[in-house]
Amino acid sequence: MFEFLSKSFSSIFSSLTGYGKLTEKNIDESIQKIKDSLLESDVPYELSHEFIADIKKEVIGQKIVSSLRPGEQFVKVVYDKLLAFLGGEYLQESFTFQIPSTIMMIGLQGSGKTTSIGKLAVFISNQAKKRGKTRKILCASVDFYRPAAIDQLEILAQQAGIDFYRAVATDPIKASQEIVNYSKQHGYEILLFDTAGRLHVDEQMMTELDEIQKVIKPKYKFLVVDAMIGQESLSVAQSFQDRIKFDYAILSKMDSDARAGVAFSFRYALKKPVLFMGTGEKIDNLEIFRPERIAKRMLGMGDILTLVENAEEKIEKDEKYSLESSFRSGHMTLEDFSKQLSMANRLGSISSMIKYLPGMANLNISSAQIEQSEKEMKKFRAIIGSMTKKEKLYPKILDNSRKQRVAKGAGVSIADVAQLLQRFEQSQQFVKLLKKKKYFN
Ligand SMILES: Nc1nc2c(ncn2[C@@H]2O[C@H](COP(=O)(O)OP(=O)(O)OP(=O)(O)O)[C@@H](O)[C@H]2O)c(=O)[nH]1
Repeated sequence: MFEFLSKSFSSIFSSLTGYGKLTEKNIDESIQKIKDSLLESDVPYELSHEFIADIKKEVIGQKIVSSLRPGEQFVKVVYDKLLAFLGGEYLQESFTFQIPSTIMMIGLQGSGKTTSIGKLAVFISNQAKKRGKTRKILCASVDFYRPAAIDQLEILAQQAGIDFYRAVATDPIKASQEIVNYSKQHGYEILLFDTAGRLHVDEQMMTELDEIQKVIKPKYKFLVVDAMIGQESLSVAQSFQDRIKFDYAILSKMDSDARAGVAFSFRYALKKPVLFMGTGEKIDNLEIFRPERIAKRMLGMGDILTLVENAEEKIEKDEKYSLESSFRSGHMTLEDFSKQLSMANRLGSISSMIKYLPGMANLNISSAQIEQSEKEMKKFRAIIGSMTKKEKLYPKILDNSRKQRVAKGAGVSIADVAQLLQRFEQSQQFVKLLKKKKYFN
C-alpha cells in the first residue's frame, strides 16, 4: 500500500544526502520527483500541487540548521508537511468509545461496513479486556436492500463474540426504532448499527440514512471508504459529508494493491480524521490510523512499533514474547529465534511483515523470493523443534553427530541444519547492529 511512495521518496532522499548543500536546482529535481510519485499514487492534481508548493516555500526560505545535513533538513520538511496532511492536529495514539453509545456505519455497498462492525467489536472488546472489563455489545442491521447482508452480520457477530438482533420490522425506519428500543431495554453499552449501501451515491440512500440517523441519534458516525477505488472515493466521501455528515472515516482494504493516494489525501481533502484502517478480511485486521507512523512508512522509515504491537495482540499472554526486547538488548538465542519464527507465522505472511521494516521498500523483493523464505521458515521451525533445550541455548555444541540427529528428527538434510545456523548467526549480527545503531534508544 505505501511502498510505492516510499520507494521514490527514499531514492530522492538518498540522492540528496550526497549534497553538501541544497541548491535550487537539486531541490527542484527532488520536488518534481515527489510530485510525480504523488500523482502516480493517485493523489489529485490540485492536492499534489498544494503539497509541493508548501514544501518548496518552506525549504527555500529556510536557513540550514548546523546540526542537520541539507538532505536531512529536506526530509524533515517533507515529513512535517506529510504529517500535517495525514493528521494535522488530530494525531491519535489510541481511541476510546464513550459508554453508552450508538455507532452508525455508512458507506457505499461493498465498502466494508459490515466487516468493519465485526472489527470494531473486537477492537472495543479487546480494549475493555486490557482494563479488566467486559463490554455489552449489540449489533444490528437495517440493510434490507441486499438480502444476505443481515445474515453476514449475524455470522460476524458470532465470530466477534457479541450479540446480534434481527429486527422484526422490515421497513428501515421502523426497524431502526425497534433496534434502538431493544438495545436500551437490554442495557447494551455499545450498539453497532449497520446500514444499507448502494453501488453509487444515490438520493434514495441518502434520504433513508438521514431519516435513520434522526431515529437512532448515533454518538459516532463512521464513513467506511474502500481505499481500492482511489481518487473517486474522495468525491463519494464529500457527498456523504454534505448530506449525512460523518465524524470519522475508516479506510478499508488498505492491504490491497490500492495506491496510497486515498490515505494521503483523505484528511486534507475532507477535513475529517481517518480513525482506523482495515488491513485484511479477518476480524482482527483493523489498525488505528496513526499519521506519524504512516508518514514514516511513506518515507521508507519503516514501522517496527506497529509490528511489535501486532505481535503483542496476537500472542497469548503466557507465551507472550517481545521481539523488541531482544532487539533492545542486542542479544538473541536460538530459542528467541525460534519464538520469533513462530510469532512471524502467527502474524501472517512474510510479505505482510516486510512492509513494516525500515528500508525494505527499497529492496524489490519478489513474490517468488518471499514464497521461498516462507518455505524456509517452516523448515527452520521444524529443525529448531528437533533440538534439545541445551542445543537451543548453546548452538555451538551442535557437532556433526548432533546435527545429523536434528536433521533426521526434522526430516531435512544436514545442509539445511547448517543453513539454519548460518541464518541464525546473521540474525544475531543484525540484532547487534540495531543495538549498536541505537535504533531503539
Ligand atoms: N482485503 C480486505 N477485504 C476487506 C476489508 N474490509 C472488507 N473487506 C471485504 O470486502 C467485501 C465487502 O465487505 P462488506 O463488509 O460486506 O461490505 P459492506 O459495505 O457491508 O457491503 P454491503 O453490505 O453490500 O453494503 C467483503 O468480501 C470483505 O471481506 C479489508 O480491510 N481488506
